[in-house]
Amino acid sequence: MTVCEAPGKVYLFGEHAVVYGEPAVPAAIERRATVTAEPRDDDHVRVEAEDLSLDGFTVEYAGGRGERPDIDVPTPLVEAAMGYVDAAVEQAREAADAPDAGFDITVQSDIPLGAGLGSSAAVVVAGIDAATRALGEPLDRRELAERAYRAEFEVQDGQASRADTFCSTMGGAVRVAGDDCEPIDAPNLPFVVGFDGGAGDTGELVAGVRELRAEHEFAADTVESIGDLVRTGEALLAEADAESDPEPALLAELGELMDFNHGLLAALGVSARSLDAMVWAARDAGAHGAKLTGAGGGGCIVALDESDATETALSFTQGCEEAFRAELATEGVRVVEP
Ligand SMILES: Nc1ncnc2c1ncn2[C@@H]1O[C@H](COP(=O)(O)OP(=O)(O)O)[C@@H](O)[C@H]1O
Ligand SMILES: C[C@@](O)(CCOP(=O)(O)O)CC(=O)O
Ligand SMILES: [Mg+2]
Repeated sequence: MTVCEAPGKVYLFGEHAVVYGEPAVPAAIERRATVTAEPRDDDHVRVEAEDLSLDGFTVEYAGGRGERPDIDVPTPLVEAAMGYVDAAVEQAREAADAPDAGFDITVQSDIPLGAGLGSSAAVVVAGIDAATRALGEPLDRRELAERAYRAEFEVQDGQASRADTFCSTMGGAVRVAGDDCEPIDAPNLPFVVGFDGGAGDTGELVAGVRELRAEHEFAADTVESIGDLVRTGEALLAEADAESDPEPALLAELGELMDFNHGLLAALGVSARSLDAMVWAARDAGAHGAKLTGAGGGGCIVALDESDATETALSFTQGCEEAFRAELATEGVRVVEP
């Protein structure tokens, strides 16, 4: 039995624009998905994922005791739920050159699903790592990240960047632009997350931005402007001392860029009333800056605040279900049991 765990992430800035080759800077956070893989004697895959719940289904039964009911769960729902685990198993089979390998897989996660904290990437990264190790074919981290990206790309119908999967694999803060992925030195930033209890559909939201960008030059310019602000932010991080606490001036400047980034994402139509409310609650509480994180549509915002004020304000904000401090996960995917 092999157990691996991989972290989720927040975007300091650059989501969505990163899909079109602009740079982005995500940072891994100490919330992890844990995947257990146990090879089987046959080619079946059995998945236990207790965090996944279905919205509803129909059951038909004849009434005879001991008879199995016929449960009708719409295929798209099952596919949406299972897609990432399935794609991770496929990547592991291909990497280990074991097309018929079967597994018992268990997934457990403290990353909310579909909320912009990269639960899908964490599940895929930990899943491929656990399954390839279980087959005795561990991958180096670059190859693991690349295969995890391919899995996300496939499930999201060709609409994914390498940002989430590279960040979850490597840990810490990273910079991703197209296929150029590098870890970066960043000071330990005081991230506070607000979660509205909801989720957004990553594939749909990315497709929406893609359409807008194709239709309007000003939308394409907005995507480019996000890239420009990320380049400004990267330069600030590069000058900062990664070993000591961030200077107030650096936090103020990064916060300003985060605020700007949120405005541009809202212009591209990926914010939501609940996300805007949490962003404003954080700013009113004195956060250096706040923005939605990930695909948007619902889910999480991230703010910068070294004091408790933002977390407290968010916990009293209508529409915020949970507020928490997110520590930087300096270690990416790791083995829990060999
Ligand atoms: N604990 C889990 N168990 C099984 N699948 C999961 C788990 N967490 C996430 N997933 C998969 O990831 C999907 C959510 O990914 P996505 O929409 O990209 O949002 P995000 O990556 O922001 O959390 C879920 O629908 C599910 O398929
Ligand atoms: C919108 C996007 O930039 C980030 C999606 O992040 P998440 O899956 O919502 O955590 C898509 C991508 O980079 O693959
Ligand atoms: Mg995702």
